[in-house]
Amino acid sequence: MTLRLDGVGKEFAPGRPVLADLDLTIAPGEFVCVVGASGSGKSTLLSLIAGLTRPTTGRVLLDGEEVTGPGPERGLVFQTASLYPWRSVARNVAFGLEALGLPRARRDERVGRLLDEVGLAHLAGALPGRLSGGQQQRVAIARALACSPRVLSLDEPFGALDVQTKEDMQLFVRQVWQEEPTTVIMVTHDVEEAVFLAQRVLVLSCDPGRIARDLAVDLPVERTLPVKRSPAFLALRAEVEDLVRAEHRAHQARV
Ligand SMILES: Nc1ncnc2c1ncn2[C@@H]1O[C@H](COP(=O)(O)OP(=O)(O)OP(=O)(O)O)[C@@H](O)[C@H]1O
Repeated sequence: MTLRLDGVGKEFAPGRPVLADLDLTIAPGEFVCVVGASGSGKSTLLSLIAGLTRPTTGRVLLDGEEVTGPGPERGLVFQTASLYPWRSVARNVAFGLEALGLPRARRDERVGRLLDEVGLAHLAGALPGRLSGGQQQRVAIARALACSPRVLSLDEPFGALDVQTKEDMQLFVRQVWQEEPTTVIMVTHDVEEAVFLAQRVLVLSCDPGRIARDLAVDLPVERTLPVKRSPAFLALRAEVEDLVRAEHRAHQARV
């Protein structure tokens, strides 16, 4: 599914654009990370793609069809897992499939496969309160994947996790992306994470948010942790960090 933003701008208050002039095409199955200073409009961009808010100008298009609201072909995961505390892990993952009216047997089969994929089959009957933060995010990702979204948006999904769990989750999300036929668009503050995960990194400028740079990540498809120490990785990471810093300073100078 091709995602296209065509001259997209967003204002929450008249005359105060948060995002402006976004022209962007994301091909089916791409993994794109979005970085930028706080307040540059990264979460707003994901809300527009998810159809939770409408652009003030321009259009968001999926395979040429205008996005006018949320849809099962677009999954969204936030920084905190927001699981239903009274539903078991399996029933959290099943939520969207129940809403779609999928027959019980097919639902159970899909939920079982996803729980295997995220390594949580042994906790299928547990309530979310018993799970660690990383496990809860795995459930949230499995829940978002349940309806086979063609676009999966992740908003700082590992921002609240400790460093070790975060690295495990980075490897996990790359693996999920390689196994599931979905485009991934992920917002993160962590430039190292963005360069490690993505095929393409978008750097947003501030006030209003525009695409300041669109960088291809030319690293091996198999991203193991030692990649983070390779010269190519370190050079790209430094380049993106410099861009984010420059955009932040330019913004500070204007206010
Ligand atoms: N629903 C809303 N109503 C009014 N203003 C909003 C709304 N959502 C976001 N904004 C404003 O839009 C701007 C961009 O917010 P957004 O959360 O998209 O930025 P961000 O880059 O994701 O920030 P952060 O990195 O701090 O999470 C901010 O000034 C914010 O206050």
